[in-house]
Amino acid sequence: MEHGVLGSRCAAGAGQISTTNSMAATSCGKRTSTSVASSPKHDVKSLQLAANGSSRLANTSPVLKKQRNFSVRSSSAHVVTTFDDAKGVSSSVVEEKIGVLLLNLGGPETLDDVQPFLFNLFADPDIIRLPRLFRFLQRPLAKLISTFRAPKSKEGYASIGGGSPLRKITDEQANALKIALEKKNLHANIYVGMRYWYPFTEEAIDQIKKDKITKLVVLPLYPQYSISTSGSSIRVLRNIVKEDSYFAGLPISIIESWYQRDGYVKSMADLIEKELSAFSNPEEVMIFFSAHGVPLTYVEDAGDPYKDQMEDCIALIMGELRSRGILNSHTLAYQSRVGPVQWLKPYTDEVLVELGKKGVKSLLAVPVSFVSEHIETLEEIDMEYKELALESGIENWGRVPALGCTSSFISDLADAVVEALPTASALVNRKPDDTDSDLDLMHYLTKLFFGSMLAFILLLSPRLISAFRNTML
Ligand SMILES: C=CC1=C(C)c2cc3[nH]c(cc4nc(cc5[nH]c(cc1n2)c(C)c5CCC(=O)O)C(CCC(=O)O)=C4C)c(C)c3C=C
Ligand SMILES: [Fe+2]
Repeated sequence: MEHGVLGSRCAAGAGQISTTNSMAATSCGKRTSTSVASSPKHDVKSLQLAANGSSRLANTSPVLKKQRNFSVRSSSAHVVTTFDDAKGVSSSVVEEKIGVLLLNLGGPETLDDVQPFLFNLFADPDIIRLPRLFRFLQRPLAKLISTFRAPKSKEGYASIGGGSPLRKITDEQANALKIALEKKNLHANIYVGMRYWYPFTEEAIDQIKKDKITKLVVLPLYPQYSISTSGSSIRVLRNIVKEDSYFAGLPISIIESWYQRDGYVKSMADLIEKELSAFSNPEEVMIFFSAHGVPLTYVEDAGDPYKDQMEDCIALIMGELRSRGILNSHTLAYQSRVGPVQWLKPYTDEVLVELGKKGVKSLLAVPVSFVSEHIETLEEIDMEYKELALESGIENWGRVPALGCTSSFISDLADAVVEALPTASALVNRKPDDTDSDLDLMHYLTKLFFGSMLAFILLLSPRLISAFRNTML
């Protein structure tokens, strides 16, 4: 059950998004739509019918009359009609332009991009969390580690066609989301902001400002929150917002995690159910959830909710499957660890070997921390882990594709955006999440010690030194 680099899940509506730096969607203002600022789950359609001008408002339902503010959109100009008990109805013309910023990791598009992409990744203080005193080592360390890792990473990217499919898939998801939102009568510009490669989050932010967006929903394309993924992208966003008066005043709503949404859970269950049916004895198949790992210290010291959210997510998906009468056994393991530190356990490769030893014969791998195909599904799971599983005695192997542009999933993301709009508010006055890595003194000193050891080992490695020299030449 192999999957191509770009499954057909992302073919919807190509060409609908005009991309400046591959991210800005055109504003479609032909139809009349409404947005309501005060109800979390508003029925856009019913309001649209009622809100074609203030003269008709007198005849609308009591529910609508109670609504304090709503805007009526015609082209890009909006008449915001405000009800005031004392003074009656007053109107003013304002621009309302909704933006949705999709945050993702980004990936190298060519083999030459691999080392600089890895440099950006390891230069992120949310990926290599050095104590404040040691932050001056961040970039030299990133240079060393990226240079050291690049050959192995390049092999991986070469084996999936010479680059990451992430940008293409994310653009397709953006396109599909735009269409799904339009079906719900919400016209929005969709922007893609990648953390470590093009189009960078900073480029998307520039475009949002140029387009004079008046309300922004931020949607990281990671179902579960981790300091290392959504957290890192949101930190970049917050830093920009702090420095820029336009963003400081922009109402923003951030959807930090969405694995618990019904639409996501059901879409995952649909995919699993479908792939199970491809086995000759579906009921004997073990469902093997494989999530991207994070270093253990993220969870134990820095309070990353990733592990809890992942376990909760698996319980929800399994609950949905059970409610459909699918009673297969399941397990969760963590993949893609990098470097010498401990990561979340159990490790995918070790569990595969154990399951083989225990006599498990059929296994369905489910990538669960990401919604696009990428190197860790296409190379790590489909090639490395499949080979290991077959060598370990597992005879029947299957893999659930990533959600991509599955319509029920995209439609649910669109619902999440619509539901998030009323909570948009200026970010600057909100208390930022505490993601500082400095804990108590003991932790600090331990980190200092291990940080120095790591730097010392890396600097003394002859292979690294020569690799480093070569790239500097
Ligand atoms: C939920 C998803 C992810 C988490 C959590 C995450 C944490 C994390 N990752 C690294 C190191 C690397 N990640 C790499 C690629 C990569 N990571 C994710 C997702 C999560 N990472 C994705 C989707 C991708 C693939 C992008 C693509 O190009 O297709 C890489 C590069 C590839 C490689 O060399 O293996 C590295 C390195 C760390 C250290 C970390 C947590 C601290
Ligand atoms: Fe990663």
